[in-house]
Amino acid sequence: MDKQTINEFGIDGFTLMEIAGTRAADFILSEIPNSSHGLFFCGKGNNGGDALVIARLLSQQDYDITVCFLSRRDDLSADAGKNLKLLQKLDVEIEILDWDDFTLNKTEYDFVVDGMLGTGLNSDVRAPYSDAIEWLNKQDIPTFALDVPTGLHADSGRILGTVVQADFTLSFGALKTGFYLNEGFDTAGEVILCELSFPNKYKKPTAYLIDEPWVEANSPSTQTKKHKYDGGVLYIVAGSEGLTGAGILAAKSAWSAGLGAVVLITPKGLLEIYEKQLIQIIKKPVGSRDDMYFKESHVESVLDILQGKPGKLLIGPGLGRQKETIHFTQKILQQFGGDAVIDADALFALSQWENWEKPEEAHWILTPHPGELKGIAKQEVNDDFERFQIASKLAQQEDYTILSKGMPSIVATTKETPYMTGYDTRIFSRAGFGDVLAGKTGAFWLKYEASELACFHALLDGHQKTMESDKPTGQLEPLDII
Ligand SMILES: NC(=O)C1=CN([C@@H]2O[C@H](COP(=O)(O)OP(=O)(O)OC[C@H]3O[C@@H](n4cnc5c(N)ncnc54)[C@H](O)[C@@H]3O)[C@@H](O)[C@H]2O)[C@@H](O)CC1
Ligand SMILES: Nc1ncnc2c1ncn2[C@@H]1O[C@H](COP(=O)(O)OP(=O)(O)O)[C@@H](O)[C@H]1O
Ligand SMILES: [K+]
Repeated sequence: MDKQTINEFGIDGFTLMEIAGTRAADFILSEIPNSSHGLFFCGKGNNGGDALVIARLLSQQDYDITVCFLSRRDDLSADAGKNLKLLQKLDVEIEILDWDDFTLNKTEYDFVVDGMLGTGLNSDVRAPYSDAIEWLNKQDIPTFALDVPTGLHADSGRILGTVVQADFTLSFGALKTGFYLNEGFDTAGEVILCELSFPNKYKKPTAYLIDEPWVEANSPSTQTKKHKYDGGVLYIVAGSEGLTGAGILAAKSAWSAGLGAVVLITPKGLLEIYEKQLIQIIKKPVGSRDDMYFKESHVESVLDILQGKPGKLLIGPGLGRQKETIHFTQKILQQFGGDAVIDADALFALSQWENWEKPEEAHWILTPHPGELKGIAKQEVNDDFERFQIASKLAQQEDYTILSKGMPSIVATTKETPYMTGYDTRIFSRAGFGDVLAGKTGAFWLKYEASELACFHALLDGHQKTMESDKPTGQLEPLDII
């Protein structure tokens, strides 16, 4: 975007730097009172240039300014060099130091601006930048990182050697995927977008954040039903002895999303448990009273039930990993040509199946956690950036939707640009939350029709309920967000 705006469109880099610095200065002015003393760490590239613009603007508003260079001052990028000259032309006193002098200087500062390295970072942070980061992270004063915290890789969220722990990251022109992947979430602090004048035609996002107002605005309105079956039925194939909780949570969760009819298909041996726990849910038993898990002999009866009313299938929560259940699941997935949410043990069954293929007419939403993604992708998933890339590639290649659970949770579709959550999802990483999410995904798929909208609504539903809850996050239970 930078390059195209500068070279093709014709707004030069110096102008963009002035805009970036002005927007960032406005934000800092709103956070830090006048007469405060700010320390500006500057690298030799354009990130340092941004910091010099801010130093100049704040110096005109009654702030004390100290600028500290981490590299030789005669080696700055062209635009940073120009901004150093402007700073020196002012009629206020600005302290300008190099790192070696700085270490001898014991002044106290009220805030720090990190203009050391931005998107130009391409290897582990070297000294003296790394020394400055170590010093900075020990200071208990507000830290404003420009564009990205120095040391954080803007795309992957990986830390290259060491990283600035920022209170605020003032991101220029666009948010970076690295703020939400891997260590990014815990290092960037509060992220503020400072818009630059990039024309929209140059914007080619690598991801979208799952944004509540956008999702609401882009969801069709859902009409009230005349009959319980009008909205379609969610058939749930779940549960086995010892794992009936998963079936219960998924069914309750789907029901509470407002569906007219949820049908839980179960091995007959478990029926009694569900009768006691699930009052509103229709139960359809298959097999005999001794059956505590699904077997190949249940395939025909289950397919018959699925042919009953128009609807969608959720398969997987708590099925268990018995050989017979795996074969049962594989057969169902092979023969059921409708829409299916595939979760938990059904994903395991898929991963145990050489060269499986989705029936062409079927639409699938897969909801793997990182371990399950590795199983279905048949490759290592070493971190969240790889997870992001693998989920995107797989969804496009195989023509299905993937809700890749984790921090962040990622929704990848056959479209080029995937979506991701921008909030802390770690509170959901306790047993049961996945079952709730799967139930909601199935229910919202019936309600909103588009698979990605189903995933967004399911994720946001849980997020909203945790935000509204009075319970401390550590004590939240799956039932609280049903
Ligand atoms: N070009 C543009 O349109 C704009 C760029 N902006 C700023 O420019 C930044 C990118 O500027 P640059 O491309 O000059 O890059 P940076 O300022 O991020 O840093 C590049 C310099 O750092 C050195 N470096 C790279 N890795 C290092 C490491 N591991 N240890 C020590 N030094 C290392 C490089 O040798 C290079 O000289 C953005 O992040 C943003 O802050 C803004 O001014 C807005 C406009
Ligand atoms: N509302 C939500 N927003 C984002 N991610 C969520 C949400 N609900 C659940 N998750 C994801 O689902 C994961 C739980 O699923 P999983 O590990 O399969 O657990 P389970 O044992 O319940 O099957 C969480 O760690 C989180 O990544
Ligand atoms: K920075």
